[in-house]
Amino acid sequence: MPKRDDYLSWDEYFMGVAFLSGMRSKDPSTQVGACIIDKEKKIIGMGYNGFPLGSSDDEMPWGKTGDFLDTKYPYVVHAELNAILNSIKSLKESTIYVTHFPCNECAKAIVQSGIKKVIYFSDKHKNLESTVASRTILKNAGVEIVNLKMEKKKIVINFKD
Ligand SMILES: Nc1ccn([C@H]2C[C@H](O)[C@@H](COP(=O)(O)O)O2)c(=O)n1
Ligand SMILES: [Zn+2]
Repeated sequence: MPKRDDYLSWDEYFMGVAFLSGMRSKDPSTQVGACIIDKEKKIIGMGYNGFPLGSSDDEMPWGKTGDFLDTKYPYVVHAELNAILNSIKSLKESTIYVTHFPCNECAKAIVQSGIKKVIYFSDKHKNLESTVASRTILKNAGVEIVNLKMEKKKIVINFKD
């Protein structure tokens, strides 16, 4: 019998893991996930956007407008930073799969941690100045940037059978 031919490619697999991780996010507007792999294609870090330890998902604000201190922005830890902080070994020469293009703050952490390749899916925030700065930071450090185009339109997980 021949092998299956509809199995996930490595890119689909790791981006799928990043999306699955993002599904843990409590952010009602934007769920971001990240998955870091080493050169041997082993997962060494995962994360999603959420409040820091000790800050309650139910008590802290998830809003986007109004007084800065009453929005999520000063408090939320981005998916990429969480994946870096959750990593189980050195990130030198590693690759990060991320559902959304990293912001400038995450770009700094990506560069400083030794990640050499960023594979992203969505450029939702591409017009933000922080995204423009992020591209500069990553390019200056020689980090490869790839916009992943998924051939599969969806990945289905069926818990029924
Ligand atoms: N690369 C990114 C970009 C954004 N985030 C997080 C930060 C917020 O929780 C949310 C963005 O909120 P929006 O302004 O779209 O309502 O996504 C991230 O973790 N990583
Ligand atoms: Zn960020």
